[in-house]
Order: sequence, then structure tokens, then C-alpha cells
Amino acid sequence: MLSLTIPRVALRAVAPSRQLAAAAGASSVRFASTKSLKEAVAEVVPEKQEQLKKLKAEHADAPLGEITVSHLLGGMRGLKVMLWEGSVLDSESGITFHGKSIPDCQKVLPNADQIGGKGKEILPESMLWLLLTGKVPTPEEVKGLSQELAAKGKLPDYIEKIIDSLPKTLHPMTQFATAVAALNHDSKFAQGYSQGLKKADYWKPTLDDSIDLIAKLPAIAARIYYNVFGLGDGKQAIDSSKDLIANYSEMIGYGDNEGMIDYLRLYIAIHGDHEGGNVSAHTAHLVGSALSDPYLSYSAALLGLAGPLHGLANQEVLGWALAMQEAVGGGEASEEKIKEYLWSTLKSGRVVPGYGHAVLRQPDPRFTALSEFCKTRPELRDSSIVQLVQKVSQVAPGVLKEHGKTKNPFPNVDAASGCVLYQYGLTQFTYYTVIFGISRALGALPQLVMDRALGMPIERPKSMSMDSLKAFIKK
Ligand SMILES: CC(=O)SCCNC(=O)CCNC(=O)[C@H](O)C(C)(C)COP(=O)(O)OP(=O)(O)OC[C@H]1O[C@@H](n2cnc3c(N)ncnc32)[C@H](O)[C@@H]1OP(=O)(O)O
Ligand SMILES: O=C([O-])CC(=O)C(=O)O
Repeated sequence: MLSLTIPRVALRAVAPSRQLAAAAGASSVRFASTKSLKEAVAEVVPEKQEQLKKLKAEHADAPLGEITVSHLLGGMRGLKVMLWEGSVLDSESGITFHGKSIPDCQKVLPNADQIGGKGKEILPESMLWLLLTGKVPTPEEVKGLSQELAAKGKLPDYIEKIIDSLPKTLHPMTQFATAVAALNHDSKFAQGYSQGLKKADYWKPTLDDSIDLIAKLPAIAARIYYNVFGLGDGKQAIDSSKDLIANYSEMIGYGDNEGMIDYLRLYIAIHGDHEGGNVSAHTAHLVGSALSDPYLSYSAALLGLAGPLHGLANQEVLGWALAMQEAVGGGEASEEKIKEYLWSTLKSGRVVPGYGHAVLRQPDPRFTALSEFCKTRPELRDSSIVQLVQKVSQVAPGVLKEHGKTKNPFPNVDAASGCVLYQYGLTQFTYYTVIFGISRALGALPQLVMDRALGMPIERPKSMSMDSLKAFIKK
């Protein structure tokens, strides 16, 4: 059990008994956290195991659809072939995290104001708790988790040396994946496995490794930022009174920028999970199914995230939007000029980055949430690049519909995420996907814990050659 000190200002949203304690006169109040994350997960695991047992016993043979040759040739779109507990993506309404939409999460998940910091957006710690347990944490539980992450956030010397030895010209995502993989040097899961750990206990060191990795991602990302761009102070110091992203912001030189800190919290919370089939999450699950430890599994996920059709699209969008700004002007650009620019991209055979989606058929609610954030801050409302990105989001769907190829002509999350970073002065857009990479761990690693708790098998679908397909169809 953790013991916390939370300033009085943070007590608005906590339980009445705690408000009473504050009213009793102390300028700060100490109370025990109701639960640690590990305790909360331990409560959920038997419930999930029971649910799986029932599912197998009652519905093992229920059909989930038909598989056709177009599924095999079309990237398996729409096939229901993975178990994923944290979130479900609906093609019309978008993502829900354990049944909660982004606006629901913004209402119920604790923010920095509620744990003694400053900020109104969802804390990534709160999202992590929800994704791992399916429960909304109390502010005290989030504060306890924040402190646990701060305590585990410092990098070992050997990781710092590995990062420092990489060429500055190596893409930040390659550096990120390298450092994350190398942390498996200290994996509790790998060590436990080699010492004969029982299968029923696999999830426990998987959870330990996952928390340790999530705690260290900001410092790895900040060290890469410092080495490649010379920004931040290069120390990656951690203040245990601050939340994960307040510390990360400090490390990359934004410690006194309230707008940027809260934007990063929202960004990292809502990019955390997008059900299981996307390239990064699926990769973590697949690699993890071979019982590779969380560091190796997540390193592989980062390499998938680094592809331009997936996470790297946020880097692509910004480069593309800046070139458009130069050609047609910023927020004042006419609709006609924007249309012409979109057509020139399409006619050159390129995709419009930030548009389209493998599942979504409506604007991405994450795009909407980030756009709403922009409306709340004058520095973003008045930004030429933010205004241009918003204008493009109104014009592009019509052009893409007329072009007639993409099944979804609407903006996805990557359309909006980079322009805000740019406006806040983080102009090094080859770094943008690294920030996405801090986030995706919040969803991919909880599923790995669940995979181990549920004893999920090694993933091994059947592949077919064209000849064997032909023979199979003939039969
Ligand atoms: C966090 C994320 O990962 S969100 C996605 C980020 N990626 C991007 O923004 C990159 C741009 N978008 C795309 O390339 C695609 O829309 C993807 C990769 C996201 C989804 O791909 P798919 O599911 O195959 O899309 P869809 O079924 O609509 O594709 C049909 C055709 O439309 C094209 N198309 C899809 N999106 C676009 C686009 N934004 N611009 C131009 N053409 C497009 C496809 O390239 C494909 O063309 P083809 O038949 O010549 O191969
Ligand atoms: O769901 C997908 O395929 C891509 C995506 O938006 C994500 O992973 O966040």
C-alpha cells in the first residue's frame, strides 16, 4: 500500500471522507491509496479467466463469419480473429476503451488538477489503469501509479550508453526500438521463464516488465531528442511529485509550457489503444505470443509503428502540410487552392497522408478530440498551420470522394496531431512518431499481460500459395 501526500487544491474531486480530513485543518493530508495497479490487476485476472472458460465451454464452435479469397488477399480486413480486451473499434463511431468513448473518458478519468498538478486533460496513467483493469481509477490510485512510474523511470547506464552510441542520423524510431529491445537485459519475465516459472504466473513478471517499460519510455524518448536535435537538458531528471508527462515535458524542454504539457497528456492518452488489429498492437501481440518478453514485443511494435501507412503518417502529414502552406498559404488559403494541391498529390500517385483508414468510415474521434483541444487555446486557434490543417479537413473528403479510391475519405488522428506540436515549437517532425510510441505501450502491453493471464497460445495462422489456393478451391 502506498502512502500519499496530496496538496489541498487537489482534493476537490476526491472522496468526501478525504475532504473532511482536509477540512480538519492540515494544509496537506496523508492517506493510504486504495489500491496499487498490481493489486487491481490481480483482482481482474480471475474474473477474466472465468469469462474465457465460459466462452470456450459455451461458444467454442459459434461461427464468426466466412473467409473468402479476398480476405486472404486484402490484408484480412474485417476478419474477427484476435482477442483484444482494452478497446473495440467501430467503423462508424470510432474507438471505445472498455466501452468508454473519448468524451466519456474525458469526463471520468482523473486529470492532473485532481492529483495535485495542473491540467484538465486525461492523464496517460488514468488511461493505463482503465486499459489494464477495465475500471476507472480514483485520483489517489492514479497518483500512486504516477509515483510508481517516476520511481522506475530512470534509465540504466548501459541503455544511456547504447543510445549515445547511435549515429545522430539514424531515424529516431530506429533508435527508440533499439533502446527498448536492449532493456530486455533486465527482463523479469525472461529471467523467470529461464528459471522455470509456472505458466499460471507468467502474467506477473509480464506486468512488472510492462510497468517498468512504460516508466522508462519518456526518458528514452527524451535522450534520443537531446542526442539528435540537441534539445532538452540531456539529463532526463525525474521529479517524483510530477506525473509521467509533466516529467517528459520537462525533459524535452517544455516544462513551463502548460498548453504543450496538457496536449501531450491528451495525445498520449488517446493514442494508447486502437483495438488489436492495427500494425503496432498486432505486432506486439504476435511477437509476445512466442513468449518474447515485453521489451522485445514492444520493440517490434515500434518498428511497425515506424511505417508511413501507420504511425509515421504524423511525420508525413506535417511535411506535406508545410509544403502546402508554402504553395497555397496558411489559414487564409482558398478552398480552390487547397483542392488543387490535393489533386496534385493524388495525381502524382501518392496518398494524402492523414486521410483514410483500414476500419473507420467516419472522421476519427481522436482527430475531433485534438481539434477540440485546439479550440480551447488561443495560441492554437490563431496558428496558421493549425488553421490550414482544419481547413484541409473540410476540403479533402470531397476531393477524395471524387478521386474514388479510398473507402474512407475522412481525416484520421495523424491529420491533426503534428500541427499542434509544430505550433508549440517542436518542429523536428522526424521525432513525432516517437511520441506516438510512448503512447501505444499503454494499450499493447496491457494486452500482453492479459494474453499471459489467459494462457493464449502462440499465434500461427495458415498461409496458402496461389497454387495451393487454386487446388483447395477446385476441391
Ligand atoms: C494511426 C494510423 O495508423 S491512422 C492511418 C495513418 N496512415 C495514413 O494516414 C496514410 C494515408 N492513408 C492510407 O494510406 C490508407 O487509407 C490506410 C493505409 C490508412 C488504409 O489503407 P486501406 O485499408 O488499404 O484503405 P482503402 O481500402 O480505402 O484503400 C483503397 C485504395 O484507396 C487508396 N487510398 C486510401 N487512402 C488514401 C489516401 N489517404 N490518399 C490516397 N489514396 C488513398 C489506397 O492506396 C488504395 O489504393 P490502391 O487500390 O491503388 O491500392
Ligand atoms: O487502427 C488502425 O489500423 C490504425 C490506427 O488508427 C491506430 O493504430 O491507431
